[in-house]
Amino acid sequence: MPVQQVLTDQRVPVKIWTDDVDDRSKEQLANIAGLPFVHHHVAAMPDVHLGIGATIGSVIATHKAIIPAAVGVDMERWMIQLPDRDLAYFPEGTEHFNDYVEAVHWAQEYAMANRQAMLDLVLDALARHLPPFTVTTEAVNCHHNYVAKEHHYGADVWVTRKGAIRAREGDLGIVPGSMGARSYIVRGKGNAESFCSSAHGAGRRMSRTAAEKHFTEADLEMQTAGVICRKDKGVLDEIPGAYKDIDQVMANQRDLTEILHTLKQVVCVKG
Ligand SMILES: Nc1nc2c(ncn2[C@@H]2O[C@H](COP(=O)(O)O)[C@@H](O)[C@H]2O)c(=O)[nH]1
Ligand SMILES: [Mn+2]
Repeated sequence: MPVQQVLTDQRVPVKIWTDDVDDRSKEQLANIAGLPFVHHHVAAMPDVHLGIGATIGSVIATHKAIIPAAVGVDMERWMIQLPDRDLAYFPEGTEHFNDYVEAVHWAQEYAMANRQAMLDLVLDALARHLPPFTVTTEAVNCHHNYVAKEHHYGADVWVTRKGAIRAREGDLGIVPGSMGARSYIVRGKGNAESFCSSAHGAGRRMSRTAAEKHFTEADLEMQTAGVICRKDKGVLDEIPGAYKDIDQVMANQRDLTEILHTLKQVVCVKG
């Protein structure tokens, strides 16, 4: 489905791929769209929900600046009044900008090495219990909180995907549902209006604290029936009912990704 709502009362528009977004998240998106260095528009994915400073499920392209969202540095230095101190940003060419970019890339490589190690362990475990199988070199690798230099709408810009994944034409991605719902392996369609992006999951409909108050262990038992997983109070904050409907999210982003595989988990491991 194409963009369902556009907020137009800021410097650049906010294009939203769902009609299911609360007022506080809209306010947060509008704050971002008002910043002087935001490029063209802000894209909000179908799993959009409130975050710290920047909204989860948002894609923000910026000229010569990056918003690390939770850095909270002292912006008076730049004589800029921010609508939210968690929108503090590093202007390109300043002391810590390059350090920040280098650190982000280091963290991404570290995360990649971790995923590779986990994948190797899982494959070893599967090989011990399943009939012989072959492993191909194809693996899905997708970060959902990161910044990268990309070209969009005629400019080289920094693109921050906060709870969003890259979905250029042909990019493979994973869009997980919850402990109880389905998950999807997708292929990007390279939709320019989304800055070639996609939702990173179902997205929360309620905060962790609200979920803990709202649901009981009996609800968890019921909502994860058929899945081997923890059913205790310690994982109530991730109960399926705390998330949006993943199938609706997938329907809302038909123009962003193509579904290659639909997965229904049988085991869910949470630390
Ligand atoms: N398949 C599963 N998906 C899950 C589970 N818990 C959460 N989720 C989904 O992932 C996204 C991203 O999670 P986040 O912790 O990075 O926000 C979230 O929006 C859910 O849709 C799970 O146990 N299994
Ligand atoms: Mn995460």
